[in-house]
Amino acid sequence: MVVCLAQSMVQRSGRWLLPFPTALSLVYTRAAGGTPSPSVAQPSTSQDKIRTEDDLPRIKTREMLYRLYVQGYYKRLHELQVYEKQLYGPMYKIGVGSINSVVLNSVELLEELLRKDERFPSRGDMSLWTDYRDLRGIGYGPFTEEGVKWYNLRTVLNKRMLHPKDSVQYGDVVNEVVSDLIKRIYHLRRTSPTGDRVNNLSNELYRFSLEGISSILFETRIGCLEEEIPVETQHFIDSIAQMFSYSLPVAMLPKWSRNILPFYGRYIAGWEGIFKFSVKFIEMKMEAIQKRVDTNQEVEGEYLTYLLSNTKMTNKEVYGSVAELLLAGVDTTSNTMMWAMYLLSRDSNVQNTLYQEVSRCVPGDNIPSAQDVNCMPYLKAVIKETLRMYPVVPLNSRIMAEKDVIIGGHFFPKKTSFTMCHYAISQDEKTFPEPSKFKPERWLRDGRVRPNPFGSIPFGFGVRGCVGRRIAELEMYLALSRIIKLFEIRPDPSIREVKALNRSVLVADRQVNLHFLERTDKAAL
Ligand code: HEM
Repeated sequence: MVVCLAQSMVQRSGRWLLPFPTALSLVYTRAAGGTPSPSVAQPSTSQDKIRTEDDLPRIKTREMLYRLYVQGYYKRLHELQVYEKQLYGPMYKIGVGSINSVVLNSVELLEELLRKDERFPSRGDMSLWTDYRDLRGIGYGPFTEEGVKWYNLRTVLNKRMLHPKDSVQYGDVVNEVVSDLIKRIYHLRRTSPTGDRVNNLSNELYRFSLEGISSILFETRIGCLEEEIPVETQHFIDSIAQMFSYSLPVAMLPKWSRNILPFYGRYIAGWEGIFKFSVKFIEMKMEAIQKRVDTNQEVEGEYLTYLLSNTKMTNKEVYGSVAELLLAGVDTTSNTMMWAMYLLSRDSNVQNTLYQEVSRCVPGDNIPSAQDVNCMPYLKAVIKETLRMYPVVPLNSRIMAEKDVIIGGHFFPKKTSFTMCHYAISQDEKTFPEPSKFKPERWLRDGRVRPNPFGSIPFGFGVRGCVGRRIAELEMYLALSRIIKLFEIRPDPSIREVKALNRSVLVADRQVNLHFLERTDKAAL
C-alpha cells in the first residue's frame, strides 16, 4: 500500500516508483516457510486433496523482465494483472529476486482470503517508512504500526472518522474548501484562452485535496488554493514529492550504499520537510489548547484537538499519525475526482442524470451539505463506479503472520505473502458485465441484483480498511455535486488528453484539461 501510494504520487512527476506489479512485495514480502499446523482444516476426502504452493504456476524474473520492458507493461502495470490472469488463471506465484508472493486474481479467492484475515491484519514489512521514524524517535502511524499497537492506535483514530455520522461534522470545513475550489475554477476559466477551460485539472484537484485534508487534520487553512501558494506550503508539497520519488532507489539499493549515494539523503530530507511542516501546525494547536486550559476555558475543536486531548497518545505518536493520514489522503481523493470528472465529461447522459439528482435535492442557489448527500444515491454510484474503473489502490497485500491458511484448495504456511489484484478483479465481466463501460446504475439499490461486494473494494476490507474513507467520500461528494450544479463539464480535444483516454497509466494524467460551461438553465429550477 505504501508503495502503491508512492507509485501514484511518483506518477505525478512522471516517474514510476515500481518496476513491476507485485513489487508491493518489495515492501511487504516475508519469505514463506513453516510447516502445516493442526489448526488448518484437513480435506474430507482423498478427492479434495490439498495442494501446496509448489502446484501453482510461477512467474520468474526473466519472464517478468520480458513483460515489463519488451512487452511494455512497465507503464501499464494494472493491465499486466489482466494479462497474467489470462496466462496463469486466478492464482499463481511470483518469485522475482527476494520477492515471493502468491497472487490472487479472482473475486472468489479475494473474498476467501479477506474473510480469513487475522485479528491484526498486516500488509507486510514497512521498513521503508519506519526507518525514518526510528531515526527521529517519532511514533508509527496507522500505516506503519502493527499488531496490538496498531489495533490500539486504530481504536483512537477510528473515532470521529469512520462512522458516516462522524464525517458530517466536517461538512462545513470541507465546504469552505470547496468554495475556494469553485472560485479557482471561475478564475482559471476566465484566464484561459477559450474562457471556459481549466488546464491541468489534476493539479488543481491535488491542491484541493491537500487543503481539504489539512483543514481537517490541522484545523487550519494552509493556502493551497490561493493564487500564490505560501512558500512553506509549497516546500511541504515539494517534500512529499521528494520523499516518494526517492523511495524506489532507497528500497532497491543495499543499506551500505546510503552514505555513498545521494538518494537516501534526499529521501530523508523529504521526510524532514513533511514532519517540519506537520509538527509546526500541531504545536500551534497544542499551544492554543494549553492557553484555553490555563484560563479554564472549554477546549473546542475537531480532529486534531481530539487527538491532542486524548491521553492515550503521546505528542510523537500524534506527529506520526497525522503525517500518515495526510500522505494517504491527498492523491487518493484527487485522482478519483479527476477520473470522475473525466468520465462524466464523456458521458452526457450520466452527467445529466447526476445534474438532475443534485438539482432536485438541492434546489436554487443552495449549497449541497453533508446531510443533502444522503438523498443522492446516483452521486454515490458515480464515485463507486469511478473507483471500480480506476481504483487508486489497484494492488494490495496481506501477510498471514500468525497462522497457516488454505485458499482455493491450496495450503499456505504462516508468513505467506498474498498479493490481491483489485484492478483485474474489478474488470471481470462475470461480476461486471461490460466492464469497460461507465455505468453508475450498477450500484443503485433499486431492486436490481447488485454485484458481488468483493468485486470492487476500493477502500479495502475489514478492520485494516481505509480509515479516511468517510472523509474522502465527503470531500468528493461535496465537491462534485457543487461543480455539477454549476457547470457542465466537457472534454477538451487536446492531444495530451489522449494519454489519459488510453489509460496508459492508472493515475489521471496531470495535463488533462476540461471545459466548464456555466449552466444556463439554473434560473428555471
Ligand atoms: C478515494 C480515496 C481513498 C481511497 C480509494 C483509499 C483506499 C485505501 C485502501 C485500499 C487502503 C488499504 C486498506 C486495506 O489494506 O484493506 C487504505 C488505507 C489507509 N487509508 Fe485510505 N483511501 C482513500 C483516502 C484516504 C484518506 C482521505 C485518508 C486520510 C484521512 C486515508 C488514510 C488511510 C490510512 C491511514 C490507511 C492505513 C490504514 C491501516 O493500515 O490501518 N485514505 N486506503
